[in-house]
Formats: sequence, structure tokens, C-alpha cells
Amino acid sequence: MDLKDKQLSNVQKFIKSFTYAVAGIKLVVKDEQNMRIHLVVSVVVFALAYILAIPKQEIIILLILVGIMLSLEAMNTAIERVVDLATPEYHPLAKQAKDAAAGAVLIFSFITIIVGLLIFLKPLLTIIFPS
Ligand SMILES: Nc1ncnc2c1ncn2[C@@H]1O[C@H](COP(=O)(O)OP(=O)(O)OP(=O)(O)O)[C@@H](O)[C@H]1O
Repeated sequence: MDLKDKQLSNVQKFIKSFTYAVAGIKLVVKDEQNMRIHLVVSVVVFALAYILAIPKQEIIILLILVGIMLSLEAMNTAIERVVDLATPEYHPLAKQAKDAAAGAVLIFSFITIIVGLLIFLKPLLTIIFPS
């Protein structure tokens, strides 16, 4: 195998991994209502940011938060699936694993809401109550 073939197979490997990851995203969006809710909220947040002309630095913060939020939701789904695979019947450890994963999503949701309020509250109030 020459260098070109080796590079090609690395590219093919990368494309394969990318395809699997996209399939994972499709699955989470299709199967998980929470993920769809997060996606809709994200679209609304960025539309609002555009309408209110939120500064670029704050848009970047929102992008990071939304990215982490959606990734956490996908990771939560992965944990749920693995737990179901390992323990189809009731088990206290299965409950702890699922509850902890859901807790991780909830913690980050609270943080995102607080940051969202800090970013949006003032511009929204200025529009609602112009002085
Ligand atoms: N095998 C199990 N053993 C013990 N408790 C479980 C088990 N499976 C689920 N639970 C409990 O039920 C809760 C809900 O679990 P479930 O798998 O339905 O997740 P969910 O949060 O409803 O996710 P989904 O987004 O898929 O609806 C878990 O957080 C956990 O407390």
C-alpha cells in the first residue's frame, strides 16, 4: 500500500465515522422529544438574538452553550440506551445512572437559562418599555 492509498483509507475511515455520527444525531432527533424541544428553543434563541442585534461575543457564548446542551442531550440518550442494554429489568444502579445523566442535562439547562436571561433581559425590556 503506497502513501496515497494509506491517505485515502484514512479519509474513508473519517467519512465512515462522520456518517455514523450523523446517523447518531438523526436517531436522537427522531427518538427524543427533549432533543426536538432543545432544537426548537435554539432556533428561537438565535432568531431573537438576530432581531435584537445581540453583539457577536454574546452570540458566540450562546453558540457554545447550545452546542454543549445538544451534545449533553445526545450523551444522555447514549447513557439511557447503554443502561437499557445492560439492565432491561429494574435495578437501583440503572436508576442512579439514568437519573444522574438526566441531572447533568438539567444542571446545564439551568445555567443556560441564567446566561440567556443575562444576555436577553435588558434588550427585551428596552424593546417592551422604550424610554
Ligand atoms: N432499568 C431501570 N431500573 C431502575 N430505574 C429505571 C430503569 N429505567 C428507567 N428507570 C427510571 O425511570 C426514569 C425514566 O427512564 P427512561 O428510560 O424512560 O428515561 P426518560 O428520562 O423517560 O427518557 P426518554 O427521553 O427516553 O423518555 C429514569 O430516570 C429512572 O429513574
